[in-house]
Amino acid sequence: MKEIIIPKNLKLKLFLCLGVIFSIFASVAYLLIPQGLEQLIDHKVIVIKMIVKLGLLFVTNLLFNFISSFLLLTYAEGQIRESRYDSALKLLKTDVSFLETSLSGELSSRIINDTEVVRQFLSEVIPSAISSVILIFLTFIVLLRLDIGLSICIFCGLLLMVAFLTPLSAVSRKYAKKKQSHLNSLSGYLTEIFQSINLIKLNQGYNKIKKQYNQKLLNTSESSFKYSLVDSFIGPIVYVVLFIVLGFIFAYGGYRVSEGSLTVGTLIAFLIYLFQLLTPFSNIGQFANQFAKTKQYVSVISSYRNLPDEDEGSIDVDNNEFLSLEFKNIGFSYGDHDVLHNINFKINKGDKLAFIGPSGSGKTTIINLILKLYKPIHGKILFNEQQNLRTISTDSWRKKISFIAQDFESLSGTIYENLTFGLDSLPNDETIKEALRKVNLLEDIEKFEQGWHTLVGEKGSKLSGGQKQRLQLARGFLKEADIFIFDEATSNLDSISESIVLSSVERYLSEKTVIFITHRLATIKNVDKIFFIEDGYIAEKGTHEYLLSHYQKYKLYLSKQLGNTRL
Ligand SMILES: Nc1ncnc2c1ncn2[C@@H]1O[C@H](COP(=O)(O)OP(=O)(O)OP(=O)(O)O)[C@@H](O)[C@H]1O
Repeated sequence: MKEIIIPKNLKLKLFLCLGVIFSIFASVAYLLIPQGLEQLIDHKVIVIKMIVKLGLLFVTNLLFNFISSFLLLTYAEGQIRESRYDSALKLLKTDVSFLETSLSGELSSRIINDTEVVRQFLSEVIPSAISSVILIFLTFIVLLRLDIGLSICIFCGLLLMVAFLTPLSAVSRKYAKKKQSHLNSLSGYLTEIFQSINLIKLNQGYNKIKKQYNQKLLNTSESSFKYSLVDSFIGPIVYVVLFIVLGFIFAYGGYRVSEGSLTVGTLIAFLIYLFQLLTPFSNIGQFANQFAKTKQYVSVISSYRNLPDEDEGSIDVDNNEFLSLEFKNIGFSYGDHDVLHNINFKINKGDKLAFIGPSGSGKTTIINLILKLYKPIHGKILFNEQQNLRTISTDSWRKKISFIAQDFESLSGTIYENLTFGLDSLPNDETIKEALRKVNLLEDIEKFEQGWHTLVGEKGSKLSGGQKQRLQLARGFLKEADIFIFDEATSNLDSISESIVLSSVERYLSEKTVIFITHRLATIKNVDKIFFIEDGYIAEKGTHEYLLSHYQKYKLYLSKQLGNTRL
């Protein structure tokens, strides 16, 4: 909580301090007004002089309040901006294993919506709580000086109010927590639905989604309703207690005035002070409520901000040519699910190889380890025979790799933006054309009215499957990667598209290292070495011909995959 209240930034610290100071000044000016009124009513001062003085107090109070609000709003906005910035960037930098357990919509909702609650807490609740404490403290001093008996009346009344409101606030906090958690879950759910719209349409999922969505809406409105219901009791309770206190003051104060031990001016001043105390007390009640609520949000946002970076390595390999990568006794598990066991192989510069094997055998996991998306649990991966991949800067390592996936991960920008995404310097038009030509994509793109400035749509929806793979490959050419990894990238292509990709690989990537995960015969036949993965082990390795003649399971696997196609 401290890190969100106290800014790291010196300028914001200054805004916070000045904001609080001006809020105190405003409170003092506000406090002096009833006293002036008392003197005016009881004719203790010259009327005109006092009216001017009261006018000045009003203006000062307004002005200081305005300055204080301006400063505190600037501070709160700054804090929230930093918090949103840090948490989103931390999520981008942290291990993918953390992100896998959260819905992306829920994460964005926490960063955007939860921080709104924190912003309100910083810009409104904290300042008003501070000035309220000061106001209550100073008011009681003034009241005690005016009349002890009436002060005790007010004090008892306020204690009564606190006694009623405290348990109510606890219940209200509980529902506020539930409400926000349901809202976040709803937001995450909706994002997921909109991202999977085709899946839902094509699998007749509408009715199921309708039911689930309705249930989530019901949960959200139930907690929201309970929260508002509890909150709606607070106002009437305040008024009932207020009327009780007022009754006492009128009765007791009236008696004292008739007795002559109290002036009318003092009684009126007391009443005004009583009304003035209402807002500060309600502010403090709100503070207790909001503090618990905000603390919960802050703890989530802070947990994002304090996530460890995925990058453990610091050695920069930007200028080191890729020569080899070696898996030595690698073992890996997701949680307690063992996936890879004792994996050993070496990839040299220029190798063309493929990992094949049954679904779930661990092929993608091997690639994930190469990409440093996960770290091995046993063994080590050596870069150029010497450096442990763990010690190498992840950014500089990934610059050497072009990953071409079956599911095209694109930004919703233009073809150009997708082609050049992540490049250190922007290539000129001729270089882009050359890259597109190498993958037979230039003609296709020139057919679009806006050429490569055409928007690709969400997840590249304006491009065909083959065009998406070729676009990714062209991005790899522009990146001048050393290693090209195709994860089932050719699997869904028709044989013409597949042969375009394969001939690009053959023509332009002869010097590069190319790794495929595939079950396509044409691709397999193109590589120098195949690793057959089964149950997390390398069951056998060799060329296609070798495996066909020496490893029965390989032949069987391909026959199942390819049906009647001749091997
Ligand atoms: N992020 C993850 N968390 C937990 N388990 C996972 C995760 N990713 C994969 N697995 C599990 O690890 C095992 C190996 O998965 P992997 O994706 O490496 O297999 P694969 O051989 O690439 O399969 P496919 O050919 O179907 O893509 C599977 O049992 C899978 O359920």
